[in-house]
Amino acid sequence: MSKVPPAVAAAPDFPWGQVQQLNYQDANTGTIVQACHAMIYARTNAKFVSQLPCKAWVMMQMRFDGKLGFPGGIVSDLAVPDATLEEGLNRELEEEMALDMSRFAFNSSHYVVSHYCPRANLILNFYAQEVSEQAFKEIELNALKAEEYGHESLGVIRIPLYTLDDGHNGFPAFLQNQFAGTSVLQVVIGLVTQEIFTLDDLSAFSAVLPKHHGYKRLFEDAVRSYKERKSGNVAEHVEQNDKVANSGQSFDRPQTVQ
Ligand SMILES: O=c1[nH]cnc2c1ncn2[C@H]1C[C@H](O)[C@@H](COP(=O)(O)OP(=O)(O)O)O1
Repeated sequence: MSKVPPAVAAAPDFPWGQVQQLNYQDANTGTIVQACHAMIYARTNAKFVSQLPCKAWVMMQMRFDGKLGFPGGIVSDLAVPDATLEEGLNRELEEEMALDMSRFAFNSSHYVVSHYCPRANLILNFYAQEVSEQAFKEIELNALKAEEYGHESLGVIRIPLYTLDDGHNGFPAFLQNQFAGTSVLQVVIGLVTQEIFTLDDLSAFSAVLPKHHGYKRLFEDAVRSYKERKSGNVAEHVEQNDKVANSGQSFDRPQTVQ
């Protein structure tokens, strides 16, 4: 007798243990399918409900699949084989958010980190750009006019970067949503590398961050290599990058990665 499937399937665990960090060059020249996602943020002195400091407004979006993620998408476009990662990212941001490219185009100076996910045969590249408070509000409003609004993107959101008196509502509750791909890792990498949160600030949320050891290592490596790159003291991660760059992976469509 065949088993009746459950009406609601639980989300499979994200394979944090398999994910590897790549450097920009290897991510940019490989033959593996690439996705780029971007964190747009504004530092602010505004307070939530005139009381709680929020440090910054940070934009994410509700995706078509019910998960939270940063705007962006798959950028390895066989029709435009020589396009850079940033050209691909900008095209995605125009479609998803109607982002004004004359003012907010991303370039390599906004690059933060890349991760390779073997289960999906996909490289996930992450960028961050600071804008003014005024520009942030304009970008939010303009996103409603985007071609993909109501399709790929169901609307932009701000991350609640404060904790209410009960110690749970606010950022801790936000972290318990479901996130696409590596985006929950990118949230914390983005907050720390852009100096919105310190490591001490972040440690307050350890109970609600993913527990997998691979996740913690990826976070620490990303912050370290970002700081080394910004200070001009670039460490080589040759062994790890060569393994992926020479792995002969092909341009097959990636599998969906939860
Ligand atoms: O914000 C994100 N950060 C990291 N990985 C992400 C994020 N959003 C999605 N993903 C993963 C999961 C998906 O399998 C791939 C492709 O992303 P998506 O935005 O859905 O791309 P397309 O719309 O299909 O171009 O990346």
